[in-house]
Amino acid sequence: MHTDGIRTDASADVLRITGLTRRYGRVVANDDISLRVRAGEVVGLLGHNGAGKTTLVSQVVGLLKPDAGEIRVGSADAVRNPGSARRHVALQPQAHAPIDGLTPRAAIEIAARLRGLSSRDARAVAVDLAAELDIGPWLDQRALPEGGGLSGGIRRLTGFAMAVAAPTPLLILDEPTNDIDASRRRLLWDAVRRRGDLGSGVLLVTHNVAEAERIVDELVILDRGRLVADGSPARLRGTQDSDLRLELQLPPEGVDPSEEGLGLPVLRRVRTGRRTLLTVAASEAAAAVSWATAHHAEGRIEGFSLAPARLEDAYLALTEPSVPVSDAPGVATTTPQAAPTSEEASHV
Ligand SMILES: Nc1ncnc2c1ncn2[C@@H]1O[C@H](COP(=O)(O)OP(=O)(O)OP(=O)(O)O)[C@@H](O)[C@H]1O
Repeated sequence: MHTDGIRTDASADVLRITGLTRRYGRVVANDDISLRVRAGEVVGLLGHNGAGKTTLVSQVVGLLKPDAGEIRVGSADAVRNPGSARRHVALQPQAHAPIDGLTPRAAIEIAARLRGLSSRDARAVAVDLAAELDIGPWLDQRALPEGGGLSGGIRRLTGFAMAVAAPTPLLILDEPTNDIDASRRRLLWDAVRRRGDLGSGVLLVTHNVAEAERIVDELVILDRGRLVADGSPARLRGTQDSDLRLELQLPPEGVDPSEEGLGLPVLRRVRTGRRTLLTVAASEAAAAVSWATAHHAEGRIEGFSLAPARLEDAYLALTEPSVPVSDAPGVATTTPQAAPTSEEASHV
C-alpha cells in the first residue's frame, strides 16, 4: 500500500459533536445530537431515509450552519472556522463525484495532487487504489456526460478512491456502497476498515446495517433527527451471542400467526412488511423450528429461516414503527435490550 498511516494520538477525538441542532422550517433534521469519532475508529451512522445523516455531515464539512451546538474537528472549531476544519477532513459525498470528461486515473491523481502529493506519488496512489478496489480495467476509460462511459459502481468506487487518495485525520463516507456489486462491496468494506487501522477516524453513513456490522467499532443510530441509540455492535445487538433469529415470511394477506404466541419465550419481535423477525434463545431452537415447520405445512407462513441474531434486528426494532407486541402467551418482552439513549428507543 502506498497510503501511509497518519500519526495521531490513538485515543484523540478527531470529531466531537455536541448538542447539534439544525432545522429546515418546522422539520428538525438534527435534534440535539452528540457523538464522537476517535483516531483509528470506524463509526457507522445509521438511519432510514430522512433520519438526518446528510444534514449532519453537511454541517461537519461547513456546507450548512447549525442552529445550535458545537462541532470540533481535531482542535478546530468547524462552525466558526470551517476552512481550517476542512483541511483535516476528506468527504465522499452521497452524490457522484463530478468526473465527466476524466478517467478514474486522472480523477484520483488530481484528488491526490490537491491534497499535496507529488505527481509521482499521485500516480502511484492511483495504481495502488485501482488494485485495492479492483477497478484496474476501467482506470483509463473516460466518464461521459449523463452517466455514459463508466457504470455507477465504478464512478462510486472512483469517488471513494478520490476521498482516500491522501490520508486525513477524519474521513467521512456518505453511502459509499451504493451501486456497487457484491464482490467489490466486500473489497470496499475492507478498504474502509483499513483506513481506520491506518489511523484515520472514519464516519461511515450507510443503510447497509448487515454489512457495516462487520467493520465498525461504534454505531450511532438516528431516527427522525434524534439519536436513538449508540454503542458497539455487540452492545446494540443487545442479545447473547447465542441468541437466534427466527425469520418468518408471511402470506400475502400479511396475517402473522406468531402474534398468537409460539409457546416459547420470544425476546424481541420486529415486523417489517411481510416479514417478522423473532429473537429466541438458542435453547429454544428445536421448539422454534417445530412451530415454524407446522405453520409452514398448514400454509400459515410462506417460509422461515433460523440464524444467529444480528445487529439488523436491533436496528429495525429501534427505528421501525412496528406492531405492538401482544400479550400472547410465550411472548416475554419486546423492548430492545440495546442500551437506548432516549425514550424513543423503546417504542417497540
Ligand atoms: N434542503 C432542505 N430543505 C428542507 N428540508 C430538508 C432539506 N434537506 C433535508 N431536509 C429534510 O431534513 C430531514 C433530514 O434529511 P437528510 O437528507 O439529512 O436525511 P438522511 O438521513 O441523509 O436521508 P437519506 O438516507 O435519504 O439520504 C428530512 O426530513 C428531509 O426531508
